[in-house]
Amino acid sequence: MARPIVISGPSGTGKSTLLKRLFAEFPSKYGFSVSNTTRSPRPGEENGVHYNFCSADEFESLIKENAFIEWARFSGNYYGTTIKAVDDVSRKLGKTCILDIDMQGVKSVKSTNLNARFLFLAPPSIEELEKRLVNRGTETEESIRKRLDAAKAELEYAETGAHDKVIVNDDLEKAYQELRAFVLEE
Ligand SMILES: Nc1ncnc2c1ncn2[C@@H]1O[C@H](COP(=O)(O)OP(=O)(O)OP(=O)(O)O)[C@@H](O)[C@H]1O
Repeated sequence: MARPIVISGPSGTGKSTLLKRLFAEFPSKYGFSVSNTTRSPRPGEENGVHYNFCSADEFESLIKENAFIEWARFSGNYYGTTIKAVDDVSRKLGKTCILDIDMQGVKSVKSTNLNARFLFLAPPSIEELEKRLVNRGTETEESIRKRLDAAKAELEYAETGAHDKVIVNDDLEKAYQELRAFVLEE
């Protein structure tokens, strides 16, 4: 069975950019897990495809059962990734599940029996990371400051050797080739 791959790294390092390219190159080999949410489906959203839609009671029971790798509450709704959803990607779809999560999520996956492989994507420097977040144009000043604080904690955690591989995303092409080699290793 394909081992899940966990990719983490500071916000703005380039995880989505690199994963988008990986999914485009290998459309049937890799998949994302389906998250649970208590928000209502939007038109066109299918249960089990876009999200696993559930009630707040169901979600809270899952929290109590430690079913989640990570969960959060945004504007009154719960969102989370269950261990089962990750397992389903390999068991039901026969794909390698890729998780893009933060440090807390990494620690949580480590405490499960998912037997994942861990990849850390690092920015060339904090200054360059700040530039990328500013240029992306998606964050307020306050949000950028929070992300840079979190980045420092992520980088310290990576220094403890918690990951199987660390890639510095300086030159995008070089970083992609390294990521590609890591994910294809299995
Ligand atoms: N090697 C690179 N050199 C320069 N810019 C890059 C590089 N890789 C990505 N970027 C740019 O940096 C910005 C952040 O990238 P991206 O959104 O992929 O980060 P992310 O790690 O997925 O962030 P988040 O965790 O917030 O989703 C984007 O504008 C992207 O185009």
